Amino acid sequence: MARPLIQLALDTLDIPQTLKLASLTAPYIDIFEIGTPSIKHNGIALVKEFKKRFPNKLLLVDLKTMDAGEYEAEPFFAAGADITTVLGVAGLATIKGVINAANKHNAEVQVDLINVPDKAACARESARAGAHIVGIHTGLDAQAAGQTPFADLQAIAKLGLPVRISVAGGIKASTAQQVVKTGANIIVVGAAIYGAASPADAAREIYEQVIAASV
Ligand SMILES: O=C(CO)[C@H](O)[C@H](O)COP(=O)(O)O
Repeated sequence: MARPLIQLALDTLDIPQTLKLASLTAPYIDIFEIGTPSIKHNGIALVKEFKKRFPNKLLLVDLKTMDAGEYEAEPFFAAGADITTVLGVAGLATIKGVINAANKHNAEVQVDLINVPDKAACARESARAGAHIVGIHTGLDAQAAGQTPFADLQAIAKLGLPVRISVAGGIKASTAQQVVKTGANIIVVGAAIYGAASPADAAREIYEQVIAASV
């Protein structure tokens, strides 16, 4: 089985801290994600900086686009983003706009199913529209209220859609194997790495769990 990719969500606002975290964890990470708070705070210049410093990594910009899909996403693809995110709740017109922008740059789109009431229907429509990835995502506020992404991951994985599945929402070393076995193709980890005493050790531990679950 192909190993799922590991994505580090960089939600820190401070640029030097963000770049340091990326350097420390790079051996274990496939996709660097410039998180939503960071891209709002730091802007497109950080996309260019990441592409310059980490040319061999995939770069996801977590725009969580809600409207004006093509117009908003296009400059981020032009700046080097390999993947941007659009909200499933934005609706198909916006999703299709981001897909148009991605296709022009040979890049990819992740439809984030956060707070989508009918996730299966949205995932199906997104796949039909040409989205590359659907994201099962329990956001930070929902996590604080005790929610997890595991049941949604299972339900979407069972559909067998022609899209890759990303999972985010409090994933850590102890749950990495479970999400791989359930069918996630991209494992997103934020706080369990950037909040760890040793982010490099935490990233390595998650990498080892993903490898162990992929054999
Ligand atoms: O997109 C996000 C919040 O909206 C986070 O980046 C995502 O949830 C991953 O972080 P964590 O592992 O801490 O949940």
